[in-house]
Amino acid sequence: MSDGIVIDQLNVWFGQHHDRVQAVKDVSLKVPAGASVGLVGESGSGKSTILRALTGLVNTWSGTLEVAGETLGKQRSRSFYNTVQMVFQDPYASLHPRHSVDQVLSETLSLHKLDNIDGRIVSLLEDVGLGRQFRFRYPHQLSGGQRQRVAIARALAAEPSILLLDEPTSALDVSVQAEILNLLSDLREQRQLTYLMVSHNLAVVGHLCESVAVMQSGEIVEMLSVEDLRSNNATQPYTRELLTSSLGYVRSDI
Ligand SMILES: Nc1ncnc2c1ncn2[C@@H]1O[C@H](COP(=O)(O)OP(=O)(O)OP(=O)(O)O)[C@@H](O)[C@H]1O
Repeated sequence: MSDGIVIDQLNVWFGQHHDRVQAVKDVSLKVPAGASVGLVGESGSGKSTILRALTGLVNTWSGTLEVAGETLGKQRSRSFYNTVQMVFQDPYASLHPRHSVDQVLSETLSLHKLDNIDGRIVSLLEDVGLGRQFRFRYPHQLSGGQRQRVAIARALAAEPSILLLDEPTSALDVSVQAEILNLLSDLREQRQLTYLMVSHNLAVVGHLCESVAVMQSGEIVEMLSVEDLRSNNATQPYTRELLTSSLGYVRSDI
């Protein structure tokens, strides 16, 4: 298994001079290989920006980023995407409307120079609980949950060891959210994946993660285990506020 994610003294900013926004401030965080860590906090607290710096979508940052033992610069190599893949919030926006499931997966597999494309497509569809009958469908013929399963299959196509999950269930109907969380949980176990997941929802984090970094105004204000979260053992007032606002969601039975 690879080495997970190490973030040390990460600062990320947007704009210059008077317009400069300091989105992430001195953030240090470790996600050991095989672990699943959640990033929670109010809107605008810098959660997605951390994922974007890791994937190379933002390059105005300083500090140290390490993924699977490799120190990252400002550009990402092709091999980086064999190790790290991202699943986005909105499966409607992340799939091309005129590309069939077959095209989406075969393009990704070809890009990563993988062999046995036919066999891999069938097994990816089975792995995400869709089955081969979905292979030639188009996004408009799929439900939101089915689209997110295709997006997850596409992320897994390159056989990454790390998935960065940006609110992977928040655009879905409540009834479907648990199915996708269970799928992500099973896949993690089967493939020994490492997860770093952004969420507003403490219940979602409680379902999929072992620990949580709480962010406020670009900083990590508290690290908690999910047990501490459930037992209401947060020490920082801000975390307590978050817990109170999602009271009833952080239950031990989720
Ligand atoms: N491309 C950008 N240009 C300028 N400012 C940006 C840009 N992207 C993000 N920001 C700012 O950086 C800060 C952190 O944003 P970020 O999207 O990381 O927060 P977040 O915690 O993920 O919020 P949300 O939960 O709403 O997605 C915010 O103040 C946001 O307005």
